[in-house]
Amino acid sequence: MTASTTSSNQATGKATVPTVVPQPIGKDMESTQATQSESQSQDQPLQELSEIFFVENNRRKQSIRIQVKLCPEGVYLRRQTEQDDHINEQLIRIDDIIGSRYGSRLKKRARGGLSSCKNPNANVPEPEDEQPQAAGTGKDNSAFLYIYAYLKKEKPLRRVQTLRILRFRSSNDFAENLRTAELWHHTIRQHKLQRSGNSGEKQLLILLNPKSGSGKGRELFQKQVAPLLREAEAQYDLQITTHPNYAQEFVRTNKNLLERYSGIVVASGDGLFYEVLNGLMERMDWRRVCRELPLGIIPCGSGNGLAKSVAHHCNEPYEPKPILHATLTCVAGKSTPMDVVRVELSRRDKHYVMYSFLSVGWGLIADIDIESERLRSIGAQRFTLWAIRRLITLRSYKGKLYYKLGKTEGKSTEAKSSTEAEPPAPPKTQNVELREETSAPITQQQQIDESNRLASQRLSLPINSPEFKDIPDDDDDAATAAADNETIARNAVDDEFSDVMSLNRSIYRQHADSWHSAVSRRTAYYSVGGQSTRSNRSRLSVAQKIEDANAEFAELVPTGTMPGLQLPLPSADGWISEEGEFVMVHAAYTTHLASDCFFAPDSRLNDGLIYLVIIRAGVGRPQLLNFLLSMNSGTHLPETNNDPYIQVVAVEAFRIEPSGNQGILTVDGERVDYGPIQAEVFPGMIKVMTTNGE
Ligand SMILES: Nc1ncnc2c1ncn2[C@@H]1O[C@H](COP(=O)(O)OP(=O)(O)OP(=O)(O)O)[C@@H](O)[C@H]1O
Repeated sequence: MTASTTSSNQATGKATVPTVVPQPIGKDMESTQATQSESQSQDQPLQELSEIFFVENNRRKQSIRIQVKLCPEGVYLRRQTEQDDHINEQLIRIDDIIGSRYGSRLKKRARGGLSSCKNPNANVPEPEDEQPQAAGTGKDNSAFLYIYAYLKKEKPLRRVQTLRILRFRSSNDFAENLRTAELWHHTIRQHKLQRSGNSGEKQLLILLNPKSGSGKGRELFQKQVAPLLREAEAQYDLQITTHPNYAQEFVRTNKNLLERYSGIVVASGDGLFYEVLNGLMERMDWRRVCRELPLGIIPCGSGNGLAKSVAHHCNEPYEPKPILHATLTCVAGKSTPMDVVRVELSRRDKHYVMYSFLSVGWGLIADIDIESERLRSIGAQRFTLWAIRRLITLRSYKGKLYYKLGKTEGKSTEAKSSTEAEPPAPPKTQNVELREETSAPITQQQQIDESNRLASQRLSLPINSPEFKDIPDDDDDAATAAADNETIARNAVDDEFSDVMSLNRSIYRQHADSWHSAVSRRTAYYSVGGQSTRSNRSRLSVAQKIEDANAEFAELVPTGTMPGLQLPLPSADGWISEEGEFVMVHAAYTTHLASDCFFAPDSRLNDGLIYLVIIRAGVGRPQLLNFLLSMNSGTHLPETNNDPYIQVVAVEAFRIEPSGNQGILTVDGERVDYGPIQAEVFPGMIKVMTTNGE
């Protein structure tokens, strides 16, 4: 095996499969040097193994000696002959090794072919290449170690599938050879686990949506994902969703999530990831779950914005095999913190909260996304067709936009300049008004009054109205849930303080699809569980009570720092406002909105920033066409902040107040109720599986 052979095979993308054979122990002491005793217990930490192997060189009609060394960095293969001037060392990085297998020769011919080899110093006959042999039977007592690797190559960025086979036949006893192969296998596994900090005891939870994308989720999993999981020796629990909200309920109600699973992998589109995220946020132990349970995505959907953003983040290839590359990322055992955005919106005076990871859209792109659904049958072309249509009949929306600039330290100067400057004034001919928020900073008492007013409105609703029906965790919990609901109802009548709290912190979540009502389990827990708060109530001022309860509540529910949607935003707090007509306001917090839409190139997974792209009315159609056409290359945004029509600002929070009631709003590409909406970034709140993380 030479480096030149390796590279030529890599260039064609084919697996290179040399079989190298260790020299029998005792025949050449120098050639066999395990740096740790092979009889060493496998429970002890193993650091390095080293052996001399032989590979037949047909061209030269001789065997090449290769030293194979296994260490924490990976597997070094060093050719020991001096006659060849080719590069004579190769490192297969431990991060590129997905796993290994050991045993007798694989019955099935190994991918890429299994080349036979001759050990000049051994009297062991060669096995027949095409003749499968049972373990330890026949003439050959060799044990084999199959090392599966996907080498990362730049220019073009790709992963090259590589199989290295080590053949152990130092002893005439198969069991002895097998033990050696097992030791190598075990050591590789130890190094990988050590690298990822994973104990290897828990399994992955895989949630698969069989209906996502073109509806071939199950097939794609069997053909592309399962074989890799086998190579990686990954233990997993596969849950196939049977209906919308299945995944959300599964992760919300599973009591042993942290005990059983090392991570959750969503084999689906962005829609199912949304479900999982929101299900986790509904849990009482959301904080711990977010911290300890990394989430991964294998793109089987149609948009796949998150999968592409994760690949972009860790400089991993995506096309042409997105499923393979994402699976490799999910078994790499590393994770990176990722921002989550808390979105609050209202519908008929009620407020709802949802957690988003991709985008919030108002105007052009949201319209194209949702309205083109009727052309779904024609595939991705639907976006282009509908974009043309919408350019011809261009719409603009009146409303008010507020935003609070984010901290862009360490970001590119372009991003900085775009956030530090005030929005440029559009030309006078445009019907756009810019106005500073003039309302005085809101006092705490005002907040309380407003909350009380809304609370009393809300208390007039029947507490057991179906809109606020709680979902029990499972059958066992049904009785407890019923009892809880009764207590909630009682508390709602004689303890309006709890509801004042809830309103003030805007924790309502309810939606026809998947959001949960204000009287959800967590809210209920707060209402009935705040013993200490209630017992001190008579002696504390209302403001103090709210502050204390907020602190306690913040532990149970991820609350933001923004005032509730019903309250004004104080300009003194750094809020900038703009009132006028907009063609679009689209907020993104990952680089890609879909695998072919490089919408926020400066975005990072955990930069704590929302990229707000504002397009004001008056923008010319050619400029807009150019914007839409350049979105897939990420060159659609103006280079400076001087464009009066298209602007990008990096913010930490924003609010949109549309004037009318006709229009489309989307969150993570799904339509939500039209009306006021606000969002706030929670930096690095969850962890996503990556290849370059911790
Ligand atoms: N078994 C199922 N049958 C029908 N719908 C399901 C099922 N499982 C999940 N769903 C719903 O399907 C919706 C869309 O799924 P998903 O996001 O996986 O695919 P997609 O829409 O094709 O991809 P993308 O969101 O990337 O465009 C999810 O919101 C989920 O609620």
